[in-house]
Amino acid sequence: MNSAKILIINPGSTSTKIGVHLDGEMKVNESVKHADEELRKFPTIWHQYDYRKEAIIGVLSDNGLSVTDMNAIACRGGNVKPLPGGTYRVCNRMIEDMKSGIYGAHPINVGGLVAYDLGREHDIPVFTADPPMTDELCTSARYSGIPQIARQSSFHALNQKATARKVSVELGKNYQDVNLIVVHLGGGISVGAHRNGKIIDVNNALDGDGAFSPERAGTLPAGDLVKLCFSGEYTKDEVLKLLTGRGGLYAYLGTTNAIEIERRIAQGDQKAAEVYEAMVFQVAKEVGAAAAVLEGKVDAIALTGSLVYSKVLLESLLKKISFIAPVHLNPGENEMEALADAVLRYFNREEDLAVYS
Ligand SMILES: Nc1ncnc2c1ncn2[C@@H]1O[C@H](COP(=O)(O)OP(=O)(O)O)[C@@H](O)[C@H]1O
Ligand SMILES: CCCC(=O)OP(=O)(O)O
Repeated sequence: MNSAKILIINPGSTSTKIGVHLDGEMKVNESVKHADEELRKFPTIWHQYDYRKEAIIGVLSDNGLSVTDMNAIACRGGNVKPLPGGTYRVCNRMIEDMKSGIYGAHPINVGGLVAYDLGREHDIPVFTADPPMTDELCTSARYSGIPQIARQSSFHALNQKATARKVSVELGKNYQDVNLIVVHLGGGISVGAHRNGKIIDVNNALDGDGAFSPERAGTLPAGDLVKLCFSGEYTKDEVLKLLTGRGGLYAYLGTTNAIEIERRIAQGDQKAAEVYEAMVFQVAKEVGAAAAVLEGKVDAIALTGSLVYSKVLLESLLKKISFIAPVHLNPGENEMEALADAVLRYFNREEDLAVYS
């Protein structure tokens, strides 16, 4: 269906990406960056509803467009029940699960609600594809170490899948026939082990484990975390914010902005250099772990996300991981195109919708 007019909404932790896919082409693709000072004002992600909505409507109107010009909306997210990958129509049940916070609290839930409300207001169907809870983990990856806690995937599934498919094409192979390590380097960081078209292991990039990231703590020493929780110095919400939103680079350097951190490093800031290098060190360890999960049979490593634009990060990371497999660089993300493609596959009757149950 070449006449599809799709509004694409992709809220990240540090940005809102807005796209408009018209007549088979991405006519608008803008990333509105949100300063740390702006986001800090909101006590919870739900308080960002108007702020994120204004960013979306603002980009549309700057481009002489309005929601009423669209015949579909596609959004990334949100934190819903663990489910198989695929394209879903956003339904009330999904929205209720996003609101519950049981599956995580990330601005994609707010974006999902904005999309859902706009869809209802203007009678436009709303879709999502490969949400963060896309679950293809192998059995061993589900074990945490205690039966009370099962590991679960909560990560950049949409970009991990889209990047993996793109790199498979670059390798001249089918995604189902290759083993890949995909590293998403954004506000959050996920490292996925892709075996024959399935992500059999990945860190919980939202509030679970893995490398620390611009705004997340990643894996913490468990005993020390427990002591901190019971120290009486922090409320539960404060601890959760240390894990997601105010952890990682932000906690050490007071900013999630890698461009600013690179500037400080260039000016001789030793602390900034040390922290930035520590993040790279942790990412490299995750890549090594994924290589072991794939038993050393790795066709390629793909680096994606906006941090791949960072020369300082790239130089150090490549030194540490290039021995494992050829590294393919995919700076930015493929999420906007992937969301548009998912809707078009459905409109063109090439793929059925998956059902959220
Ligand atoms: N050109 C760039 N060079 C270096 N770092 C960048 C660049 N653009 C964005 N970043 C950094 O990438 C991170 C955000 O990545 P992004 O993929 O936009 O994440 P999100 O979608 O989670 O907001 C931030 O630390 C940001 O400062
Ligand atoms: C829940 C995973 C989605 C995510 O972490 O996205 P950002 O890194 O873009 O904030």
